[in-house]
Amino acid sequence: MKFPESFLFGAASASYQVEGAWDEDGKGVSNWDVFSKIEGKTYQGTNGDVAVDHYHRYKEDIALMAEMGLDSYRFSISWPRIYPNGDGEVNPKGIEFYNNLIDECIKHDIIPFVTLYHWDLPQELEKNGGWTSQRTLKAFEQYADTCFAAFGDRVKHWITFNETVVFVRHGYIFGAHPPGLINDFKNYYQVLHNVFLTHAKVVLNFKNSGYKGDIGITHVFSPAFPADDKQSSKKAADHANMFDTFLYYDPILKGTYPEYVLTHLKQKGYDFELSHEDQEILLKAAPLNDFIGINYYQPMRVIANDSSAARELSREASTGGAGAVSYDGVYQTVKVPTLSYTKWGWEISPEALLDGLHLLKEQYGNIPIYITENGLGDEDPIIDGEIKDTARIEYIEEHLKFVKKGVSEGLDIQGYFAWSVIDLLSWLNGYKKQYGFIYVDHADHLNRKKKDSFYWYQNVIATRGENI
Ligand SMILES: C[C@@]1(C(=O)O)OC[C@H]2O[C@@H](O)[C@H](O)[C@@H](O)[C@H]2O1
Repeated sequence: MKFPESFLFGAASASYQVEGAWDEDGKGVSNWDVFSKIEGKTYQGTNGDVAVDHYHRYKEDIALMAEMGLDSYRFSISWPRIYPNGDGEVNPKGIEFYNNLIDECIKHDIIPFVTLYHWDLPQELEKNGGWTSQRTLKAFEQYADTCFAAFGDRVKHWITFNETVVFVRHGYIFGAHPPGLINDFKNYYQVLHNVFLTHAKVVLNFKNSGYKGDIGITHVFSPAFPADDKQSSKKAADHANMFDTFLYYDPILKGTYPEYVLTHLKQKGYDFELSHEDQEILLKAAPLNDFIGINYYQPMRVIANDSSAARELSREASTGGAGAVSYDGVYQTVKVPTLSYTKWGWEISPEALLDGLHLLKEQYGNIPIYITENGLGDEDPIIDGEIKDTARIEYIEEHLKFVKKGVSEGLDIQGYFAWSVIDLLSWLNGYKKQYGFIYVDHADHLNRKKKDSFYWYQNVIATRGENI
């Protein structure tokens, strides 16, 4: 069986991680331009000043994507390229760059799939309260509408926010992302609501303005399962699903927050302002989402955190490996000896993706889904000058098998975007953690080289996954 003709085989990137040109052509300073230069915040002090120079080499990169046969390229727009100060004057050179990038995709029959926010906030807004500030929320609505108006004639797929849980939890609880706050639980939950409310307003504007195309949001998807058959572990998994999945998906797809969460927050004094007007906006926007984007890397295997151990707060501890205490201290993830893991301690479990997708269907109905990220972070072996990333081929093949099974079981999965199209900067892991089909030689002028997985994915696309 082949994947449906309409199914999109894609691959993804993000502006700060690929573009470089951090201060060129009128681009404003982003929060990551500043944060990445704070001592100790990133691995070996790596940053996106140059990244892999996609800003200057996008034509070469898109030609390689076309050679691979990609149906679609998911990339993000750097907000400070469009609005150097977050709001105020538009930077025409920023509009020009993304017009050129989009036109290059169209020239090669590659569908542009655009993320508006993949974590690079204009520093002017970050230093004035970031996502806690009404100025930022209003500025994002303006920025989104500017992008719809400028690019909406060619871009028909829009993602508002990438992985809200990552930029908010790392920014306000772990201190591993800007603004680098630690255990600011009150603002953590308020900012979550601010982002979801802003998403809802942008969806309503998109639809009411008559822009063509579809719009959604991309969330992390890490379904939690009890690590053993103890009742306490089952309870811990239910709690994890409430605070790591339903807290994110409910306000988007139902327009309401899980009562279990609201009750907990009230007890803790972390309840956020949720006006009647806000509630109305969430409810109105919910049915207008055209899809949900899902970034799946691993499930969580959890037990109760009865040792009341505190979470280790460090960059390495924030890179997502199993075996950590949860941000709220209620549960902890465990590594199960019989399961397999990546070099960064991420469980490799394609079957849990499918199990989790059925969980979502039970909660939200058969919603249109794009797998907007899935991939293997690895240190790829180079043998006789060739990048032999066999492990990545196996990883993606196994996950595509379960995506295909899901499609055959009637799940409305409309596409799969591998993370990442090209080796790029990992926020906290520098360049050592590779995800791409295309290798970038940092020892040789960032020259590109096709990996084994490039040719493998090329064949998968050409045969519409018939042999998966
Ligand atoms: C933490 C990490 C990683 O570096 O492995 O997870 C996988 C992938 O998720 C994406 O949303 C991030 O933009 C990208 O940088 C990657 O980030």
